[in-house]
Amino acid sequence: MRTPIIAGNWKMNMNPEQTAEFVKAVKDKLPASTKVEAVIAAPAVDLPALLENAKGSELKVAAENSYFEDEGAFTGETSPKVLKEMGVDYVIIGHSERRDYFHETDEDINKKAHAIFKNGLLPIICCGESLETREAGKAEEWVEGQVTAALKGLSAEQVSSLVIAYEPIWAIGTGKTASSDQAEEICAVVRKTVAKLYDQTVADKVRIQYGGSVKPANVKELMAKENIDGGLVGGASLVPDSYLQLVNYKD
Ligand SMILES: O=C[C@H](O)COP(=O)(O)O
Repeated sequence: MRTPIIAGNWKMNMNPEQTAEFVKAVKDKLPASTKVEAVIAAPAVDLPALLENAKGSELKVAAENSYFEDEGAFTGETSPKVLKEMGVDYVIIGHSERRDYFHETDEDINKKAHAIFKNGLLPIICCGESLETREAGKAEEWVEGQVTAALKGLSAEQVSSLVIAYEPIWAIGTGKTASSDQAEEICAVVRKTVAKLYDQTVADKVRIQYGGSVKPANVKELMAKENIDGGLVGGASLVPDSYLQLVNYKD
């Protein structure tokens, strides 16, 4: 019932020319979006090239971040209203890199989620624990806290349509993938948290991605887990061939 969603998160890589080349290489080889939703999240400077080249294809487009106001004196920020006008579908919020390097708080992330919905976009909300938190046996509690804070004040309908990405910080860009059992364990905690805050019907609808060194070699095993509905992929999404293997993991 839940359509799988594989999203590449390019982070601060790629320029508009590389973006255009990438999309040209993948656009005719993507799965139908009813089978697997294929998404690319690109830096704001690449979004026009991404949108232009993805036109008429199955590719969905995400921004890597947006602000919680639509307009005003917020130098350097990206308006969710303008992202919607441009044709963007999703916005990633709360990535651990934004939380760690740019000091984004749970409150900021919640405000961004509200602004994203207000503008008719969908958020991909990231959560995940550090190695220290995991080793202290507090991963579940940590993730439950992040999810609870991020969803504050959102309606059941809104939560049913969004995506939550569980990304253990210790597995990001390190080559260390959480085992499929470890990933499943916390993705199940995410779903249980949604059930506790809303109800089981909402929890059954929300799509949960795993992120952290996902690659063609491990995508099938991860996607076979009951509570994993997709992947948020960094490094392995930068090369067309590898991206295509990920989104076509069902073939
Ligand atoms: O958003 C993506 C994640 O941070 C994972 O990155 P990675 O696949 O390079 O480990």
